[in-house]
Formats: sequence, structure tokens, C-alpha cells
Amino acid sequence: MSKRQIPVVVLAGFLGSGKTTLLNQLLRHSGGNRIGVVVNDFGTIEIDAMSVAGQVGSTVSLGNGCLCCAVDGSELDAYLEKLTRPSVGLDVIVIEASGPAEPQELVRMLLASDNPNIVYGGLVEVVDAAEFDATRAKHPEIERHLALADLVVLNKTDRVEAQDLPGVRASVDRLADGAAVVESTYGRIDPELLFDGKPKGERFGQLSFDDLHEDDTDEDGSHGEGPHGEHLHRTHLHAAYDSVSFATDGALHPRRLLDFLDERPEGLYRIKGFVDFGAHDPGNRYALHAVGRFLRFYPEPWPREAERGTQLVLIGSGVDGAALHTALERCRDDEPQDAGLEEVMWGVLRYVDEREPEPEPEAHLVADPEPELAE
Ligand SMILES: Nc1nc2c(ncn2[C@@H]2O[C@H](COP(=O)(O)OP(=O)(O)OP(=O)(O)O)[C@@H](O)[C@H]2O)c(=O)[nH]1
Repeated sequence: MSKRQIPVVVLAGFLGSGKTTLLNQLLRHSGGNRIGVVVNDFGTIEIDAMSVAGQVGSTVSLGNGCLCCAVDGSELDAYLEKLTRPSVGLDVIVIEASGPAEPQELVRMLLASDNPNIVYGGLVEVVDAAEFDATRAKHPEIERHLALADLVVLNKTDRVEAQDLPGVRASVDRLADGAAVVESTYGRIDPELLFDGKPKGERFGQLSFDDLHEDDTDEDGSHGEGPHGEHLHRTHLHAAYDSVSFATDGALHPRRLLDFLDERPEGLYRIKGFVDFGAHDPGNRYALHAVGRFLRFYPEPWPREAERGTQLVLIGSGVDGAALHTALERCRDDEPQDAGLEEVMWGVLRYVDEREPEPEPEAHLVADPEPELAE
């Protein structure tokens, strides 16, 4: 499942809010990830497409105006089909929506897509902090966009007087309705909010414990220089988010975990990892992928070499790590009383994607010398 599913992030925001700046920033700090970009060319944005193309191998440029108006679901699917071919080797795809585009259309298309290789990676709404009141007066639909967003990037905070920023932040927080809000200048957010850093050592599925360990090290102010120059972004961007890791060699109780997830706190943006439901499903582990309001479990047979247990990483902004830890501790299920009761798993199964994963293609079938991605 999840190893081959590529998160698709929708990047939205009104004209000039800083989407392209943020995208370029992500590309510069990709941590070895290959990022595919679907750029929605609109007027001057031809330049954006070129600057993006200069840094990444796989750019699909849609040179026909508003993406969600001009591209229907099947066309978007066709682009995503190309971008998700194993021969392209992408780790994450970002769709930059043009200013006037309605982001919910794009999100709807992604969620409805039957491409088994993608998973919804969240709606990121970039907001120009300096222009927020003016934009809201002129385009009240920004309120709807904020209510839908999974992550709000309150950008251009350098252009707001220090005493005015808390007021803008409070309005955005209120409209974001529980979504994580991070402040930035020039789109400098930690890429870890959107996608995993490339593992540098031992892996547990999607997780790298080296990465987790590095985060812990950063907490006490020391920074190691990694092979991809993470030193820079960790030093400057670390404060933008909190990450909490939870690991136990025991199982979690399905209902307790579901209650925790249903009530997950505001600002908790991503959850990733694997859950062991013990006697409730001894044969499978459950990969968990949550981004913003989106939540999925992906059961898969325990790999033979994998140790039983639960490993989760939670990433958010302004979250209380200790409280999250305590809440997850309470989900432990060391002596199950209700093992074998089918209905205990029903809550979890509601979030299982029913799509059949495609069989791993044979190597010789996917060799595609000319993926025809660039224009
Ligand atoms: N002062 C300041 N300027 C910024 C910041 N972020 C971006 N800008 C500038 O704002 C302008 C617009 O940024 P873009 O990244 O092109 O914005 P966009 O949302 O992609 O704009 P469209 O493509 O027109 O929708 C550029 O001149 C950026 O350099 C910031 O945090 N502070």
C-alpha cells in the first residue's frame, strides 16, 4: 500500500499570496525527495513554470488557464497517471492552483480519483498576512477556502506591523476552524509538514528513526549537518512545527484509537505510522495516514521481518506533545478483553480504502524511456 502511494498536495491561495515562492522553497529543501509539480499556467505564470522546471525533472504545465475549470477529472487523472509511473520515481506531487481556482473542486477530484498510486496529501492555503483584510473584503470566498484547508500558511508576516499580527492571526485561526496554521516569510515552512524527509538509515516502512532522532536532538538546540544540507532548514524552520513520536511494542485498542483520532486536537496536521491492533487483527498491521481532516488506514500483512508494535509520528503546530503522548498511552490494549469481537474493528474499517492495490508491475513493463512529461 502506502509505500507506493504518492501524496498529492493541493497548493492554493489568492493572487500574489506566495504560492510560487513557497513551492520554490520546498524544491530547494526537498531533502532528496523528488517532487512532481502540476503548474496551472495563467498569464504571467509561464515564468513560474520555467523556474519550477529548472529545478525538478517532472513538470506538467497546463497552459490553459484555470486548472479546475479547464481540466476535468479525467484530464487531471491522465496527468497524475503519467506522474505516478514507477519509472518517474516521484515521492510527492504538488498541484499549484491558480488564484481564482476553487480548491475544493481539485480536492474533490483527487478524493474521487481511482488512481491507486496516489493519496490525498492535504489542501494548503497560502494567505498574504499583509493583504488579509483587503482580500477578505474583496473576495469573501477566502473564508470558505480557509474552512476547507488542512494547513494554512500565513505568509508575508514581515509586511505586517508586529502589533497587528496577533489580530490577523486570530481571524485566520478562527476561519481555519481547527486546521493547523503556520506563519512564514517567503514561504519558508518546514517541508516535513508536507512530506517525509528521505530516510538516512534504518527504515520502518515510511518512517525513518534517524529522522526522528534528529528532531529530538534539535529540541535541545544542537544541530547536525546532514548529507543534504538539512542543517539550514532545521535551524531556521524547526520552530514552525512540533513533532511527537509514539512507539510501543504492544497493541492499541481500535475503539480507543478511533476516539483519539475523532477528537484529535486543533493544529495536529499529520499523523503517519503503523498500528498493531493485536488480537483484533493478528495478521495485519495498519498503516495510518492522516492529513488535516483526512484519515485513512491501510491494512497489510505483517512483513515477516517486522517486529510487532505501534509506531506513530504526529506533526502539528502548537500541539501539546505531552498530552498527545498521554492520550495515546491510554489507547494501549495490553490485555484485550474483547478480542475476536468483530464489531470492535468496525470504526477502523470505516477508514479503510476499499480500492484494490494494483499488482506491482514487472520491471520490463514499466520501462518508459520517454515519459513525455516535460512540454
Ligand atoms: N515581503 C514579502 N514578500 C513576499 C513573501 N512571500 C512572497 N513574497 C513576494 O510576493 C510576490 C508574489 O509571490 P508569488 O510567490 O509569486 O505569489 P503567488 O501566490 O504564486 O502569485 P500568483 O502566481 O500570482 O498567484 C513575489 O514578489 C514574492 O517575492 C513574504 O513573505 N514577504
